[in-house]
Amino acid sequence: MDKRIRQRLVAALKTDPLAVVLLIAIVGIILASIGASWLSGYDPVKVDYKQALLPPSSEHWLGTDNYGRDVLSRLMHGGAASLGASLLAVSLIITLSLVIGLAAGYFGGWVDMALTRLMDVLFSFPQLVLAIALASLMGPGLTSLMIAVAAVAWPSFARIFRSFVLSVRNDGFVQAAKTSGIPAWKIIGTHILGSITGPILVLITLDIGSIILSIASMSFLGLGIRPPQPEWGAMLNEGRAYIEEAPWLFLAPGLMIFIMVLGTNYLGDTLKDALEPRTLHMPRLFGRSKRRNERDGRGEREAASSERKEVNESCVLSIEGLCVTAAEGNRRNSNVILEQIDLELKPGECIGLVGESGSGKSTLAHAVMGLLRSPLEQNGGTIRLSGADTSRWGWSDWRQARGRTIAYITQDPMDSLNPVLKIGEQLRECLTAHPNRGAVMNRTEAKGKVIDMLKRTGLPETAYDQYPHQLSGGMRQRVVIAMAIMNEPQIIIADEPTTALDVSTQARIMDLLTELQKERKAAMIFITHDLRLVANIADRICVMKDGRVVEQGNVQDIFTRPRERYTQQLLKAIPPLRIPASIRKAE
Ligand SMILES: Nc1ncnc2c1ncn2[C@@H]1O[C@H](COP(=O)(O)OP(=O)(O)OP(=O)(O)O)[C@@H](O)[C@H]1O
Repeated sequence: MDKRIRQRLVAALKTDPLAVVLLIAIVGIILASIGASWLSGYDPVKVDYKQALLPPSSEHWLGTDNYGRDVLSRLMHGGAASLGASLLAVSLIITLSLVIGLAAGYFGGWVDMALTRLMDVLFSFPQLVLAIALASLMGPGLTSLMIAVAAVAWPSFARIFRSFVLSVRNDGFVQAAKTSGIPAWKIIGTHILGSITGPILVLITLDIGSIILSIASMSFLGLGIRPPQPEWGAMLNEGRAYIEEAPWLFLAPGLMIFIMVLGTNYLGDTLKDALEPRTLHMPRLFGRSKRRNERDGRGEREAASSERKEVNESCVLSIEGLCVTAAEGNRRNSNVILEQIDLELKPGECIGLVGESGSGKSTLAHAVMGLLRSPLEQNGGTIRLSGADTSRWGWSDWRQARGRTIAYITQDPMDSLNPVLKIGEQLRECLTAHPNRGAVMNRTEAKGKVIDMLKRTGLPETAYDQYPHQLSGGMRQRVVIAMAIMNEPQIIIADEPTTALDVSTQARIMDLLTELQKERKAAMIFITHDLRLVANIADRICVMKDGRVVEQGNVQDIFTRPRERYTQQLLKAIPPLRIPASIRKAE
């Protein structure tokens, strides 16, 4: 298991005593079931009528049943049968559903259609009734019980696995593996399975409880293990007749089933949170304890808004001494990603942020957007947006600022566009996300504004009703630009917005960006590797290397009198437009 996930799990367990209690209880029950033969001290099937229906005592901790058999011993041996059968049934279900779900999701076409139709047919029967019918056909016994439960439970798992595969099968890494000629079974087994292991694990943990319950229910109905062998569901059924004079017969197996089902569900939830921590969706409030943030978030938001008016009105963005680290294991052992960054951006100004790959340009953009995610965290310095210190901001402050105060244009437009929503809907959503500008509009007005914006960004009106995949790369990037400027933000961060485009589209997009930026007087941080591009668009240039700003100044100074050796090297690396001699001769 990944070290960070393990750490999150341990951290979650430390703050959740119920999870610890349930974990201990489950481990205890499993160990007692495995070691039943050595630990129980009584034969679970040996009849002794003289000892019948004895209440719990020091000799028989959980009393005896109507045949004089020790209930604790039967419970432990029954646990081995119940849990063993559940585990085997789960293994069978997972294997079957993985094979079918992966095949349907990966191959698509008729394979997908045939398999999903089969699942639909099985879904059309009530699961328990179908399992009972199958188990009755096969005759009583744990094996037939397991097969029956697995036979009806696999479609719901297969359907989920299929959707996991669909969500990654067109991702770049899968396409890259395909184009490298890697066989399908290997792509499925390593690339696809590897990327969905986490959700599969969570699903198994969450559902093992319902499988235990199904096995117990069917045993309760007499379809499971043959008497006198013990099993929790069967014991529950046997105890039913003595519910008044010997309630322990009923309570003991009932409690075991309850603990196992509750425990696996609860721990499944804990695992889910460790794999997909909620903090992923929350901005990190730097330098403050979570409790304190919750306690006085509101007051500070008010203070922040009043402060917004006081601090450095001339800059829409000011960064002072920003440090970002990537924590590895513990806080002492962390990588410095950004170190002592100072940067100021005035209204309407455009800064070109350049530097080699890995110098920290995108990390700086993410920090400014409040989008740093674990393991990256801000470890010092301040970021002020329109004068307000963002380290004090809560979730709703960020939500209001993003899109309205500051907008982000990504390198790959498909990262920003939802493939299943039409362009018009996505643009309208941006508009209505900020109530005082959009929500008061009715649908027709909003549509009119979106269409205006489409035209403004050089897109045809028809794009309103199209999906992202129906547009070209350049058109999609225009949509992303339209989304970014929809609410007239004060700052636009464009992170290599033209890298994926051909030269002529690149030029058109650059013209559009410059025009819109000037027209709306928005400030811009333009991130790129292309120094020629910044020469045309930027007022100032900021050169980054190894997480530090090594030089910044106005475009003319940087291009004509670069101070730092690194900047000089960058400028020397700009390839001149040389026409090869052979072509010149031909002319
Ligand atoms: N989630 C992360 N965990 C650990 N290190 C990270 C993480 N994200 C980025 N880094 C590290 O931070 C450094 C800066 O990365 P960043 O993506 O900001 O560079 P960049 O200048 O934008 O590069 P490029 O121009 O190639 O996009 C790199 O060394 C990278 O390995």
